[in-house]
Amino acid sequence: MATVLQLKDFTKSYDGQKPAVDHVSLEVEEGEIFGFIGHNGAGKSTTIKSIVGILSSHNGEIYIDGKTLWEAKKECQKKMAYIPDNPDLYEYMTGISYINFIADIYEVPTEVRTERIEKIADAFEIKEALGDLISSYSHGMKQKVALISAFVHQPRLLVLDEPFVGLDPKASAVLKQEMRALCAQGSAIFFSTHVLEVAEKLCDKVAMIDHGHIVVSGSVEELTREASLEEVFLEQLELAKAQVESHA
Ligand SMILES: Nc1ncnc2c1ncn2[C@@H]1O[C@H](COP(=O)(O)OP(=O)(O)OP(=O)(O)O)[C@@H](O)[C@H]1O
Repeated sequence: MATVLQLKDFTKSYDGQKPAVDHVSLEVEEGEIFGFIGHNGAGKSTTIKSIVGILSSHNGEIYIDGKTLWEAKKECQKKMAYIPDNPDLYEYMTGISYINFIADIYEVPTEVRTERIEKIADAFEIKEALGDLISSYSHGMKQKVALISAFVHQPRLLVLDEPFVGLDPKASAVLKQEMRALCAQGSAIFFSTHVLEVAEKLCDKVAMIDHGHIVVSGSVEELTREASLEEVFLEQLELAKAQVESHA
């Protein structure tokens, strides 16, 4: 299986001194859903923003399909879709015009996009509201429109920051279904979350980041052979804390 996303010793510091993310290495392969887990301030958004090219300077390497953002930024970004935790959409557009705008950028043929939009919008129960201005939408509706605009071009790599926050249970279920369907076609998904139950049920692989360091990573199947993901992570956090204290 081909590796879609690879981080090799990825290190990012905002002040040029203390790293917010420190020597993180991980791989996401075709067909995989990868959960990036961590508390507030652990380094999830910093990693995600670097992967999608919003934060540009870092040490180590980020590869998308074997190419770094340095060597092929446009090519890499064309393969990705990124939905931030608080999507900031063009408020003066209607939902459908925004989705079509993204579909135009990614050159999705009209018949293909019409079918995809219909299907996902129907599942998200937002079809009737797509003609309204985005400025009139609730937070959850904006999130749904952002998600539809990402799924409409079937990205090779979908990157999501806390995608389940703010979605109701029905919409969360639809999102999980769409994520699985996208990966079944050979794409890969990298998403951050602090909800361990979601990660345990949805992900093929996970990594937990704490104070910028990966404290545990691997396949969910292997990690949860003897304990729940929550128990595994709590134990690793305690170990990491004890290590820090012993060095203090
Ligand atoms: N723009 C910035 N300038 C300086 N420091 C920052 C900046 N953004 C984040 N940090 C710091 O980097 C560290 C990692 O933050 P990051 O936002 O990546 O964490 P996170 O895991 O995404 O947290 P959350 O779940 O709260 O979004 C934190 O110590 C944070 O204070």
